[in-house]
Amino acid sequence: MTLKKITISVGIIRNSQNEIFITQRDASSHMAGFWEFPGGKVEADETPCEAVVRELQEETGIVAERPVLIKSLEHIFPDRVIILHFHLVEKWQGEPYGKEGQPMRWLPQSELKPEDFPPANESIVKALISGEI
Ligand SMILES: Nc1nc2c([nH]c(=O)n2[C@@H]2O[C@H](COP(=O)(O)OP(=O)(O)OP(=O)(O)O)[C@@H](O)[C@H]2O)c(=O)[nH]1
Ligand SMILES: [Mg+2]
Repeated sequence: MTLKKITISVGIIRNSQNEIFITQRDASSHMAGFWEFPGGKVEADETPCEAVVRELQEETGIVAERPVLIKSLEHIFPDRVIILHFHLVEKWQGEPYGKEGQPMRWLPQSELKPEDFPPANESIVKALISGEI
């Protein structure tokens, strides 16, 4: 069986107090109830950077300025393979909110918990907690 392969681009929105903006996945979605970095699927005609700018506008209302690609990884779920591109976003216009009605919060990066996120996020969340990023 060939697993479905999806490319995803997400934004780690960090403010000047080292807080990270996270949102909660909808009850009906893949990885329901987990917290995530806002983002989504890269369309065929987009670069990962263009995709994260579009997704952040759709999901959080901000216009991200110069997202920086900090890590890309592949994760195999039982039903799909995803390629995740993580971008650090430290400059933007507007104020992020749960534009699609999703629960949201700002959390100091040292207080993030790997178990609150999908398993593919473990290494990046640990790097944020330790201050490596
Ligand atoms: N947005 C986001 N998705 C993540 C993260 N970690 C992770 O494993 N994923 C997975 O990556 C995929 C992202 O899909 P998505 O539902 O956000 O895609 P999307 O915004 O384009 O949604 P749509 O196609 O339903 O409109 C899901 O399978 C999700 O479980 C993360 O930190 N943020
Ligand atoms: Mg999404």
